[in-house]
Amino acid sequence: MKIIEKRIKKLIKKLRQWEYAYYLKNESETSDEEYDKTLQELRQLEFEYPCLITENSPTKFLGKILENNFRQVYHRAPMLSLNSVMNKSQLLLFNDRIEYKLRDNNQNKSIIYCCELKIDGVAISLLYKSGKLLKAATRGDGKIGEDVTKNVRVVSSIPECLRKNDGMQLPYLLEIRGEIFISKLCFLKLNQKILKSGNKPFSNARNAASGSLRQLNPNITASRSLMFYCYGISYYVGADELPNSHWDRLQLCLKLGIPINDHIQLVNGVDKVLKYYDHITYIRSNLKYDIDGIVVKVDNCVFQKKLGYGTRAPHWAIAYKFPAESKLTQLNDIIFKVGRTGLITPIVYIKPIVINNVVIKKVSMHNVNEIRRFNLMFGDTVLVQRSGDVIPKIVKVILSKRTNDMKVITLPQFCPVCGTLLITSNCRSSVLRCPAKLICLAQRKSMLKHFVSRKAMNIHGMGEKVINQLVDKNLVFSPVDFFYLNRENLLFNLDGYGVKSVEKLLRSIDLAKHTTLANFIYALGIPNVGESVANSLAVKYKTIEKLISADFQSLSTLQYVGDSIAFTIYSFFKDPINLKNIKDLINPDIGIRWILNN
Ligand SMILES: NC(=O)c1ccc[n+]([C@@H]2O[C@H](COP(=O)([O-])OP(=O)(O)OC[C@H]3O[C@@H](n4cnc5c(N)ncnc54)[C@H](O)[C@@H]3O)[C@@H](O)[C@H]2O)c1
Ligand SMILES: [Zn+2]
Repeated sequence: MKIIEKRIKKLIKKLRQWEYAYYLKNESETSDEEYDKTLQELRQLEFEYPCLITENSPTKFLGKILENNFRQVYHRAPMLSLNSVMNKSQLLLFNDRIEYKLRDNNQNKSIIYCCELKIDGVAISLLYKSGKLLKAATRGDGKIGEDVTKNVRVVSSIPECLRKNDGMQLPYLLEIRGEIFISKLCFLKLNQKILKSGNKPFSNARNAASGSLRQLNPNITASRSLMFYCYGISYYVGADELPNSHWDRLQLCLKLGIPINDHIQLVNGVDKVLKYYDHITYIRSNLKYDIDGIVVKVDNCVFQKKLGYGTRAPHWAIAYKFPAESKLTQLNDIIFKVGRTGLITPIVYIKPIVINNVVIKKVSMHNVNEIRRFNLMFGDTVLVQRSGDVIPKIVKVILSKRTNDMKVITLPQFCPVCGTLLITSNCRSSVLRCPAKLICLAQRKSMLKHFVSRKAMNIHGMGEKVINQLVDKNLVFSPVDFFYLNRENLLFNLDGYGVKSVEKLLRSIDLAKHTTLANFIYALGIPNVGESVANSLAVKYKTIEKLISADFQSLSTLQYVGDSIAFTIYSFFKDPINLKNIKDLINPDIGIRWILNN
């Protein structure tokens, strides 16, 4: 049970971290596919071990993801997410469940569904009082959102005032829900502009829409050409009664001047839903905006009420998501990069393609074995996949497109950075490595980057650019050198650094001396030792000295550690260069102050 509990804790931690980046910083730290898979694993474990469900599990609630930059708004009705299915049989199951639950109300007839596009943007709640836009809020954690009224007022397709129709009273209060998004073209232009200014582009249209909406300066929002479609009414107080059909309610919104998407369709029965899905798949690439699936909603609002809501999503609607998108292109060139542990990773340059609105020019591979597996050749036609995803990969080579004059890609014999003869690791996978360790500039820089990274020694502000300069100017050769940096050598050697920024950097170097043994072990960059192994090592051995003298037998009995990792750890602490590095770091002159593991 302890192991399951630990696993659940780990999954929750991961999901929360990704949600934080995704919803607050508009960045994807992982692919949507991996996020969904992780959530699914958690759901499964909670299903099998209900006693381990915690109140704030991501399967139940969206994480608290509010920033202080905006005022908070309590939602009258919770703003939920959607459950999703990925294939036809899962959709049929959803329909079976609905038919079963409504069997008494619907006399076993097929269900009428309202089918909509799932536009890839951000959800917004708009409150109109006596026909005037009063408040706009983001979803936030579902109960409390952020007040983005000022920013929403500059989105031209959102009406400031509702349209009055003959014989129709404007509702006293009307709260609608919809999606704010950015067109494919505007997204491309925005990213080009961001790239030109030297900043990091948005990884997809959704992040771009969210980032543009949640600006502190509404003028920036105005410049981003955001668009809006309404997909539902969540609260209503008015003289006339609301119709009982979701579709009719949307038509009412349209009459009031609120934009509704043209592709919404009312269909009878699940077979028609499948037809709608096929049709949308067909026209998807011609749409001016990005969609990641369709949304299927039970149309009858009394039925909706009967089906009810979960804490995370309604039971009467489902998102039917598209599979990962892939495209054919041509392999133009290949380079070999050297990683932190000397591992050679191929970067394949392809004829640029656009997938899910992102231009892809290169694809990295895990190691040289992928080249062997595909027997890749220059000029090959390859299938590249990117699933709403940040990291594209080659999934297939189209052998029928091979011609006789194509040249095989040969693997390098020498390190492309330091020229050392490469070795083939003798473990199962026979990958290529540069054995030169710190002599190899590529490995030295990556090792140092790893040493200062957040989960390692956590030296704030010591980014890639700074490290490159410090290494190139021979100020830092091994990790301990960070702690000997002083005001003068930083001021003279770092481009664009003034007294203040140098002081700040020195402060964070000093702060980093406060560390846990687990972080320190992780920082050493022992091959295959990630956070969890580092943690178990710290818990078992308590001091670095005891870890250094641990024998193979004792190492191999540790949690997460099999014989091969145990051997790597054991050998790491037998290497004189590694031992010297550690000895230098724990020298009292440096002043590492151990804090207890968390
Ligand atoms: N890559 C990452 O790190 C990461 C992190 C968190 C979430 N995600 C992704 O985001 C998804 C979860 O995000 P989510 O909770 O916003 O769910 P979601 O995007 O899967 O679905 C819910 C949202 O769909 C939108 N929507 C679009 N059209 C709609 C329509 N016609 N009717 C109703 N809603 C409509 C609404 O904004 C609603 O909030 C995950 O499945 C994952 O793929 C990725
Ligand atoms: Zn090398």
